[in-house]
Amino acid sequence: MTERQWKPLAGVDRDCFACGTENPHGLKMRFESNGEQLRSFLTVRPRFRGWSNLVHGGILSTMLDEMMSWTAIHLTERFILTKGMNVAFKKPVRVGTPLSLNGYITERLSERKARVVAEIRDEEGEVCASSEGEFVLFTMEEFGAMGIMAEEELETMAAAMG
Ligand SMILES: CCCCCCCCCCCCCC(=O)SCCNC(=O)CCNC(=O)[C@H](O)C(C)(C)COP(=O)(O)OP(=O)(O)OC[C@H]1O[C@@H](n2cnc3c(N)ncnc32)[C@H](O)[C@@H]1OP(=O)(O)O
Repeated sequence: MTERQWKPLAGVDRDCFACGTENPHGLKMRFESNGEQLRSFLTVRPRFRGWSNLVHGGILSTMLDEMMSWTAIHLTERFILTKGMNVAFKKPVRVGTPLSLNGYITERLSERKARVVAEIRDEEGEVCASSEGEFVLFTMEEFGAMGIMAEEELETMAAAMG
């Protein structure tokens, strides 16, 4: 069986703390999709440390939330909000070391909701942190009605989904 091809996804929100291409203070995460899962590769800079040389747990949680969010957006082609997430920190993660993340949908709970998992692995492929989150899914019209983003932004984002 041939492995599905990984394709880079466009970063459309320039100022997002996690994925913004222009945010000088952010993580600048990038994503790829093979249509079934998403993945991301990242080396966390020392500025995001907490205890000594360890990546701060809040930063790891942000990375997991972002991984799950992009997964939900691209695999359902809907706008999303994180309703809740649980995180397990399994192994310390050091700043300056290459990490890989992956995300996938475990359950489409309803037309409106999906359960998503994300994992952070070290260079040896061991899972250092993982999360499970519940995501509420919205159409562009519903998301627009919530006043979260401007009309032009909504359309740019909708065009980049899938
Ligand atoms: C494309 C390119 C990618 C770009 C990536 C860009 C960056 C992305 C970055 C992402 C960054 C990271 C992401 C973040 O960090 S997102 C930021 C963190 N999360 C939040 O701020 C969420 C705050 N919470 C809420 O707004 C509510 O609690 C939500 C909406 C989550 C649930 O609400 P509620 O507690 O009420 O839920 P329920 O379980 O009782 O469900 C009730 C029902 O109502 C439906 N419902 C609820 N509200 C609305 C609504 N306004 N219009 C239409 N329908 C609505 C709902 O679907 C359900 O439908 P049904 O099940 O009955 O059918």
